[in-house]
Formats: sequence, structure tokens, C-alpha cells
Amino acid sequence: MSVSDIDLIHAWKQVLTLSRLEAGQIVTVLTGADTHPQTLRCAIAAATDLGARVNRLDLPPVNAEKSISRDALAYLGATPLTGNPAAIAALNASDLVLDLMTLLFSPEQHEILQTGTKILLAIEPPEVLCRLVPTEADRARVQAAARRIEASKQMHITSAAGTDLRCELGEFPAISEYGFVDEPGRWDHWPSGFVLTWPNEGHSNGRVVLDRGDILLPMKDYVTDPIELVIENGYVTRINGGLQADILKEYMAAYEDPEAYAVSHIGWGLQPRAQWSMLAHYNKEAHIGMDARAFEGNFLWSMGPNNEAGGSRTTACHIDIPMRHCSVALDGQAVVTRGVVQDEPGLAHAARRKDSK
Ligand SMILES: O=c1ccc(O)c[nH]1
Repeated sequence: MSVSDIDLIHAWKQVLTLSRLEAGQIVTVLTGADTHPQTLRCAIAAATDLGARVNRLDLPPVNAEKSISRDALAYLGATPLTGNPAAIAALNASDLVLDLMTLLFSPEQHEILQTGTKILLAIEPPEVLCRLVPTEADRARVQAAARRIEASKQMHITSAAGTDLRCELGEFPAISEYGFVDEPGRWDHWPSGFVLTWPNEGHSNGRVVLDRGDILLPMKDYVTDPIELVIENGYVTRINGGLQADILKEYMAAYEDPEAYAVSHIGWGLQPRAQWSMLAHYNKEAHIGMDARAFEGNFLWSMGPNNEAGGSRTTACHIDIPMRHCSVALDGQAVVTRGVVQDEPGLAHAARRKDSK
């Protein structure tokens, strides 16, 4: 259902205030052919009302002919910034970029962040943005989880369905996604609320068994019959199952890139206001599935790029797989038990589901 401009402006002002936007700073709103007009209108109103100098940079779409999905996160790497020094210069000169187009996993995004520019991605529908507006409590909880990852050498994921995956850690940082950009050079995604890292290159081994209700993105399908993925030395070497396994295999094979089968980010969901069931209520092309990536207690893993973490793999194919009912342990200590988050003792989470209704 729709939200009012006032509600969305208030949500934008909360996000921009948490992002420490100051009067007089330069904000560039990056837009494309699929940018939602209300999101754009309210972003400009909110940033202007907070005293920022607001520009808009509109870029033509690219890659459409290459991907068989219209999901903005499905085909990654090249963006309208690729080979476009004028656009990159404008973003480098900005304090804050509101990305209403999608630069994620692009080499250019890294270049821009390294100049100290902050980038906030926001392309979910307005009502999803409002429902999942971030809070300080979200940041505290996600950062606490990131610290636990940073202190660990192994993530072990198991499930009653048969998942048993071990990922060695340490080569890459933990990344906190909590929905606002409060430090220079930071990227984040509103909405979010999850923690992720990348396994040491070549050091993920075991199997993942997708069970009923697990989710395949960008397909935005709930798995109906089990799919087994065998993982050897950091790559998915076998995918066994029924129709959905065949769809996944053909989709990935179309990229003709062996790097697409590499294990990408791993982590878990910490957003109590995100709903596992959300995909059942939306047209697939109306959103990009951030409820699925962020719902509390999921195990979110993925296949494809690792350049987001500083790696060199920029494969265009990116599959995100949020799973229910998994247990995640760091060096033997449980952080999620059968889909229930085990927060660090004493970390009360103000925005917990039961408090937020
Ligand atoms: O915000 C995001 C979105 C997709 C993804 O794979 C990671 N983080």
C-alpha cells in the first residue's frame, strides 16, 4: 500500500540524520530509468530541508540485454559509471551519494568510496523503506555481530535438513549493513539489518541443503523441494534437486563464468521488522528482496563476486540464498540456533519484533 510523502520525508530525514548529514554538504542523488518517483521526490525534499546542496545525476540504463532478470541486483559489475569520468567526478566531489539506481558490487563504487564520499543505496518501494527505516539499535546489534565475526577463525553452519558447511575466516573484513552511512567512505543499503563476511578464498567446504521456505534471489522463489549444493574448496561443484535446481543451474550457466559458482558473502539476518513471508505478497519485479536478506535469524549466503570485500572476483552473476532454521556457530560458539539469533549477553535490542508491534 502507498505511504504519504510526509511519512517518506520523515523516514528520509531519520536516515540522513543518522548518516550525519550536515547543512551545506553536497548530496548527489543518483537516478536511473527505474528510480521510484516518490522516493526521489522525498529524498530531495528531506536533504534540502536539512540544509544540504542537492544535485541530481541521471544515468541511462546498461546491461539490460545481458541479464534474464530485471532485478537491479541480478547482473553486477558494469554500471552506467563504467568509463564515465564526468559522472564519477561529480560523485567524488559529493559528501553523500543517494544511490537510487544501483552501483552495488561495481569497481567504480570502490573508487568513489575511497575519496571519502558516502554512498547509501535505496531502491526498495517506499512502503518497504518506511517499514524498515533504520535505528541506532539496529547499528548496535549489527556491529556487535560484526565484532564476533572479526574475532573468529571459522563459521560452521548446520541444519536439520542436512546443511553442514565450514568456512574459514580472517582474510576479509566483516561488513555491517544497518541502513545508514555514518562514517566517511562508508557504503550501506537502506533497508537492511544483517552482518556478512567472505570466507577465506578457497576455504569453504561441505554441503548446503535448501529446504522448503528457503529463498532463491534474484528469482524471489521460496524453495519447495530440497536442493543440495556441494561445496569444495570455495566453489559449488554440484547442484542436485528438482525443477528449481534446474532453473538455478540454467540461470547460472547462462553467464558462462566459472567464478559465478564461488562462495560469496556469508552471514545472518538481524532485522526484526523484516518479514520472511514478504515475497508472497509482492510482484517479483516490484522489489529486490531485502526483507528476505535481512529477516532476523536467517543464514544468508551467496555465490559470485567478492570485490565488495576487497577481493578480485567481479563476476556478473550473483545469487543470494537466505535460509531458515539454520544454526550458525563462530569457533564453536552459537550466534544463531535453528533460526533464532543468540545475541551477545546483555545486548537488548530495542527494535525487537515483539516491541515494535
Ligand atoms: O544489500 C545487499 C544486497 C545484496 C547483497 O548481496 C548484499 N547486500
